[in-house]
Amino acid sequence: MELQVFIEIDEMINSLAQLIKKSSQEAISTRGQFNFVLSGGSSPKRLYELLASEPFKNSMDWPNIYFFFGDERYVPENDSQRNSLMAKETLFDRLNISDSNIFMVDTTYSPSKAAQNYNKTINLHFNNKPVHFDFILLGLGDNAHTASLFPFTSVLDETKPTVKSIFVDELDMYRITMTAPMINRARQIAFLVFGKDKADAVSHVVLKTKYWPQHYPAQLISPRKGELFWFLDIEAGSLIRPKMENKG
Ligand SMILES: O=C(O)[C@H](O)[C@@H](O)[C@H](O)[C@H](O)COP(=O)(O)O
Repeated sequence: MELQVFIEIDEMINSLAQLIKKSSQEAISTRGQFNFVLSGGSSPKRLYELLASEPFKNSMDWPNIYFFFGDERYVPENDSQRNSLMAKETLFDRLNISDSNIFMVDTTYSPSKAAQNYNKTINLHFNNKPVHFDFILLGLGDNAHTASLFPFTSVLDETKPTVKSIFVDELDMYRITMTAPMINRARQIAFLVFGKDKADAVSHVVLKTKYWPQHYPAQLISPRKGELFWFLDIEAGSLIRPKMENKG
């Protein structure tokens, strides 16, 4: 696990964008494509805007980069809550990404059918071979959820690498989410977390002083063979820095 705490959020975002660029170059040169899973929520907005501007806009091999979503809200495609709409406005439209490079969740079906279909779409993209995304970007909720793996929900018990629908009581809505086993097959996973409201969740997930994934679902994120990165600002990292420094 590589954990970095940044004083300036812009420096953190730029560092993460550089990592994504480097990872995309390696993936494309060795496997011909970069399969990139985007996070939802508000945290990644500035990262997407940076990737869609110089120096990244004209220095990345966008036609060989394929975009997926780690989770999606079960709302219509043009709903302002959609993770795909935020990515469209801040990234895809600005880079003229082809629709054939973007894999969105089709929520015109029932929640369970939408999840099944998305899983089929992913497996088809990987020619029905084991799914190994190159890079998965994740956020973290202040209750330590990630993607739509929310505390005390049945999706946390899923042992298969797949996509599931889940009704989230606290949000009174369905979500479609990749399971932890699917996320953990990725070559690289990066959490992007900032703000003091996340500090407690970060400490529970990073330090795991009390391993209780039902309560702190992001504790389930542990790449099988890949690398795990944490990009934190000084506020989100405030409860772990002293302990990490003591660990040396
Ligand atoms: O669909 C979503 O909302 C996300 O996938 C979710 O897991 C998000 O990353 C966290 O809730 C953090 O959200 P913020 O970045 O808005 O704090």
